Amino acid sequence: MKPIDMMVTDLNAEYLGIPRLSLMENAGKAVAQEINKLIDSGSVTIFAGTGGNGGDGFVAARHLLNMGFKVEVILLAHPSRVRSEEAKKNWEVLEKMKFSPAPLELRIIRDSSQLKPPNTSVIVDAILGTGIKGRLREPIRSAIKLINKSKALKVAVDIPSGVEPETGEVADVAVEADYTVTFHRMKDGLKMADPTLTGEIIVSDIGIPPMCEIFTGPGDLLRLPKRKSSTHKGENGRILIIGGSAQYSGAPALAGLAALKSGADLVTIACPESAMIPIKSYSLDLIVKGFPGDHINTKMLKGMLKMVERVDCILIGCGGGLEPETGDAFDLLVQEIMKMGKPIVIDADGLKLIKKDTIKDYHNIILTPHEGEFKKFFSLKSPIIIKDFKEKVTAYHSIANNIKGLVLLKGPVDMIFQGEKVRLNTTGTPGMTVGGTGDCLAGITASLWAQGLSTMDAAALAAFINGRAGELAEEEYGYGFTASEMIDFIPRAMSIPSTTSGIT
Ligand SMILES: NC(=O)C1=CN([C@@H]2O[C@H](COP(=O)(O)OP(=O)(O)OC[C@H]3O[C@@H](n4cnc5c(N)ncnc54)[C@H](O)[C@@H]3O)[C@@H](O)[C@H]2O)[C@@H](O)CC1
Ligand SMILES: [K+]
Repeated sequence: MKPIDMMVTDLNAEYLGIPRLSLMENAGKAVAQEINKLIDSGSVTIFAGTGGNGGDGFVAARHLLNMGFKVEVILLAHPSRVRSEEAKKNWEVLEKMKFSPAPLELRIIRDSSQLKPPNTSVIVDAILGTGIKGRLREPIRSAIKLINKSKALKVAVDIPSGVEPETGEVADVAVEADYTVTFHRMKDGLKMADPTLTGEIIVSDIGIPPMCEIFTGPGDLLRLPKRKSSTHKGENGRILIIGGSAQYSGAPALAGLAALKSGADLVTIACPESAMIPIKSYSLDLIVKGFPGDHINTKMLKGMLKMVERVDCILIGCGGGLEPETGDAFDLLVQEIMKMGKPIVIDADGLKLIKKDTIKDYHNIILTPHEGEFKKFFSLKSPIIIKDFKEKVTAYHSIANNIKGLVLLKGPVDMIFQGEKVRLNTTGTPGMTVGGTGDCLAGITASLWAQGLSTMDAAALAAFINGRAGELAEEEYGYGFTASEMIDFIPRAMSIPSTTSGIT
């Protein structure tokens, strides 16, 4: 796991209803229990930082006291600097416990001159964990050097302080631990770090159910690209939508608008002339290029492929209609685009006209079928009627694995399959059966993918955002909301909730 994955999971655990304080309690207790396995009595000195890592140390202190250890907690900052709410709570408990007969010492170190070589059996490094940023500041830097000089047994909380959580590198100095107790899942940085720093790595469960990594939640919004202030037009995703026909001009427009609302910089629509005026009239923000004809056909190929070169992601299908000529055109387009290695999203009529064999070996593709399109695309004979949800996920997962690309199967619970990976999304409302919500999802998917998210993150987050936008639209308009009204709620559906607020 990368730190971002841990933050996403952590926030989704909170969304599920598991308070961060419980995670911290389980983490601190796990550290105490590991220490108790190593020695059964003696003194423990806990060096604590001001974030969640320090908070784990405060919790460990409490459990170690209960296990009969003599405990000294050295906070390497003034208590007012303790950032994390949960850590602050646990520090305050220790402050109240000062008056108890328990052998507990609390010391506050403001600068390194106050540091003394610890005389103790075990040192706990609860200074920095996944929240480390930039060069080590004092007194943390000196504390780390002091810890490394000691002969005591050293146990690092989550990650040895000074080790970069993602890469395992050490910019300056780092704690040389005998053991590292990390939480929930192994961290990439730990695996790559120098073993003389991590010592033996112990992965402790802290009560986060695996479903927090499977079901999408607001935590996934943390993966949205951060806008660089120096960014300029076109850098944040350029999308080409190939679709539309004489009778369907709304679908590509909805997909295009949803793509813009979810952050894409430039959206161009390539459509038959018959759809060009209506689409242009929907919105000034969509660039529309019309090709002669009522529906997409192979004569348009050359011109459309020129447009493909200039974009980051191509969405094919919206409102294309089902003319055989359109099927030929889509199939040839996809073959050419695959040669260019560009990401392709196939939705709606594209799923009805493009054959599975054409795209089955291409990784860089996302299909966004509903159940009917899924069954047709994978030419399933008998309708699959499975009552048990888990069995249904397993069955559909194995069918989706007939192609190398990602399948986002829309439904009351969206199922997202990519290789052995499965994500599930429960946002959305029955009101979203209104026409056009699928076009919005396809537009958001192409937009997030074009903005640099991974294939899986783009699809999972698009499903989450589209469903949230539907929920918000329903709150505002009731069941009768339309897809174009839903689009206006996309930005709000993308706002990242603050972690402590707890997400409704
Ligand atoms: N994510 C989770 O699911 C859980 C995380 N927990 C703990 O929370 C930790 C992450 O907590 P935080 O995000 O608060 O971050 P950390 O506790 O790792 O460190 C952040 C604190 O250290 C300070 N700091 C950062 N870089 C510094 C530097 N270079 N020099 C000096 N001070 C520096 C910051 O001011 C901040 O107060 C994890 O490592 C883990 O120990 C646990 O409570 C269990 C649950
Ligand atoms: K640490």
